[in-house]
Amino acid sequence: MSDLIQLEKRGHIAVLTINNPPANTWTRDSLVALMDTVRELNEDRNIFALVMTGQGEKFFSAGADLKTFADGDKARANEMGQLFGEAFATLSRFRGVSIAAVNGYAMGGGLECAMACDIRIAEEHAQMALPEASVGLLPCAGGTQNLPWLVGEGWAKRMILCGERVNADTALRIGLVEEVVPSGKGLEKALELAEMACKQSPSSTARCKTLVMSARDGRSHDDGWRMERELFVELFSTEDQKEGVNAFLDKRKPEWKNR
Ligand SMILES: C/C=C/C(=O)SCCNC(=O)CCNC(=O)[C@H](O)C(C)(C)COP(=O)(O)OP(=O)(O)OC[C@H]1O[C@@H](n2cnc3c(N)ncnc32)[C@H](O)[C@@H]1OP(=O)(O)O
Repeated sequence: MSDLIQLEKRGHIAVLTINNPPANTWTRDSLVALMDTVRELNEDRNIFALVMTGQGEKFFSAGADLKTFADGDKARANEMGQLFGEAFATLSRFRGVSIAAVNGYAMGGGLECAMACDIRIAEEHAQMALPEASVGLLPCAGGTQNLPWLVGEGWAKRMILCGERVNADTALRIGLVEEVVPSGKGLEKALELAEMACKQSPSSTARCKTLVMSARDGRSHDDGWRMERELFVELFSTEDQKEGVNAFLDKRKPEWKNR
């Protein structure tokens, strides 16, 4: 598999590192590598969580490699737009829990990647922006959809229409990240949270994630509650449901099977 996305498995956690120096930009090959890696992880019953980070200390990811768009080729724009959408949709639908350790600049497609994860931890030197309009482009990897959902329309418009770049503290204040940690500690914190997630039943968290994400789809209140009940009952055909309840009653730690 390509080295553009490095994969390291630590117990039930997969650490994915965007590895395209100097700025960890996204190219056709790195997007395909991300997609392939997440699909492979979806098949691995031993993986319950993933952490995304960037190689080095300066860049989580500076977004799309702008060299790709220099010649104004519309067919390539179409191909890249589709790939960006497909890759980050695949990431956002990862079966387990995903956490971005934003360890530096997360710009454009870099921030869109972090927003495709369930939880974001930022190192204190991190900076985040959707600066596509400043280079004559627009966000095409979920940015215009996910950012307003996370931070509200006002801040989303400040960042998308005015190109405002936010530091880690502002990102925390507006709800773009969930925690700020000292520089160099992002991966450690993300792994700590991932370990917590791995103590939950993966059969439960997968369904909970589907439910939480479905709330974005403009579903009616009644439909959302009905879906909760359906997935609750569906859990009773999993081994993890029986293991979880019986482990509690037996006063022992559950051993999740992810099925
Ligand atoms: C669907 C998705 C769309 C998109 O994502 S569009 C792209 C959106 N991203 C951007 O517009 C960010 C562009 N990059 C920057 O603005 C700056 O970088 C930073 C503010 C993030 C950092 O600035 P500084 O500290 O001065 O670093 P540096 O010298 O600019 O970057 C180091 C090397 O990395 C290259 N680089 C950075 N970002 C990109 C990029 N997005 N595409 C291609 N190359 C990039 C630079 O050119 C340079 O290279 P060299 O050392 O050869 O001069």
